[in-house]
Amino acid sequence: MSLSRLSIDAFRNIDSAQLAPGAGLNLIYGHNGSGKTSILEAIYFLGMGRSFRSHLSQRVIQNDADALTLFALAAGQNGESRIGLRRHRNGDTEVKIDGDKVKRLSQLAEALPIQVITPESFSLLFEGPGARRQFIDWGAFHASKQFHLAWMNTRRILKQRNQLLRDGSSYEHIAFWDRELIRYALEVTDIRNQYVHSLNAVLKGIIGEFLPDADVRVSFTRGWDSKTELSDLLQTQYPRDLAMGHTVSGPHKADLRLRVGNLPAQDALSRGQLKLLVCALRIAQGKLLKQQIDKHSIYLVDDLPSELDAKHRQLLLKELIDTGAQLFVTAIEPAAIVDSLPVPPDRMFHVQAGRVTETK
Ligand SMILES: Nc1ncnc2c1ncn2[C@@H]1O[C@H](COP(=O)(O)OP(=O)(O)OP(=O)(O)O)[C@@H](O)[C@H]1O
Repeated sequence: MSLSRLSIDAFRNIDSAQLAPGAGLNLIYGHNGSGKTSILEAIYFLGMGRSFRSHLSQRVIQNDADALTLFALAAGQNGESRIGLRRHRNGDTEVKIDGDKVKRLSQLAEALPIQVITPESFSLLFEGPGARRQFIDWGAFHASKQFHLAWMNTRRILKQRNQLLRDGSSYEHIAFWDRELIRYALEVTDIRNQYVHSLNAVLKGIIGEFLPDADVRVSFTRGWDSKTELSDLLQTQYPRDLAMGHTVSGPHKADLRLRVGNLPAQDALSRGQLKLLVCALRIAQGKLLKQQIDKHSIYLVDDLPSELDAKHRQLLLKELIDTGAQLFVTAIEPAAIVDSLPVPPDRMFHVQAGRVTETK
C-alpha cells in the first residue's frame, strides 16, 4: 500500500492540508510544534481509527472544530482505493472505503497496514506485555484471516467468564463456557505462535546488520505454563480465579520475550541499541507482511535522529528504504535525514504553523 494523495482537515494544528506523497521516502520537516508529528498521526488515525499519541481521540480534533476529516487515495496490488474518515466531537465516526460505509475499524486496518517508529517505540520493551501482545497481534491479524474473529471471541468469552467468577458461579456453570473459550484460545495461540516463528526467520538477518555482536533471542510465551493443557489449567485454577475475580492465566497473558544471551534485552542493551532492536522488529514485520500477503506497510518514522549515531541512522534508513515501503519521516532540519540517505528523498514537505508546502 502507498498513499498517492492525502488530505487533512481540522486535525490538531492543521486547518487544511493536501499532500501528494511519493511512493518512496517522504521527508516532513519544520520547527518544533509546527505540525510534523500531526501529519504522521493523521495517517495513523486514517488507518487505525485512533491516535498513537493520545487515548483521547477527541483531542486530535482541532480546537473549535466540530469534526476532523481525513481522506487518502491508497494504491495497492488490487488498484487504487479511496479511504475517508470523519470523526465528530460527540464521538461519532464515519468511515468509507470506495464510497461504501465501513462498520468495523478492522476493515480499515486491513486496508492500510501501518508501522510506527517514534521516540516512544521503547514502550514495546518497557510498558509491560500489553504493548508486546499488540505487536504480535498486528502480525497475526494481517497474516491470518481467522485471527481477528478468534481473538474477538476469546475476549468476549473471557469477559463473560470473569463476570461469572465475580458472581461466585460454580465450576460446572463456568465449564460450559470454558469449552468454547478453549477452542478459540487455542486457535489464537496457534496463529500467534506460527507468526512469531516466521518473524524470527526474517528478524535474524536484520539483527545481524543492526546489532551484529548481540545474541538476540525472540520467543513467544502463550500466557500459561507450556506443559499444561488449557482445559486442565482452567479447571485447576478455578479456586484461584474465583478468589481473584478474574481469569489469571490464558491467551490474554501471551507475551513476546526479548533476551540477549541470558538477560532481558533492556538489561543488556544501551538505549540506542534498544531503539535499533525495536526498529528491527518493526522492519521485520513489514518484510514478513510483504512475503506473506504481498502487501507493503506504510512506515511512519518520527524524530529518527534522536539517540542514533550517524552510522546507525544510515543503516536504519537503508533498511527501511530496502523494504520498498512508503516512508514518512520527520526531522527538524532536513539535513539530519538527507545526509544519511543513499539517494535523495522522493518528496519533501515543509510544515510551518500547521501549513504544509511541498518543496521537492
Ligand atoms: N486539538 C488541537 N487543536 C489545535 N492545535 C493543536 C491541537 N492539539 C495539538 N495542537 C498543537 O499542534 C501543534 C503541532 O504539534 P506536533 O506535535 O505535530 O508538532 P511537531 O512539528 O511534531 O513538533 P516537535 O518537533 O516538537 O515534535 C502543537 O503546537 C500543539 O500545541
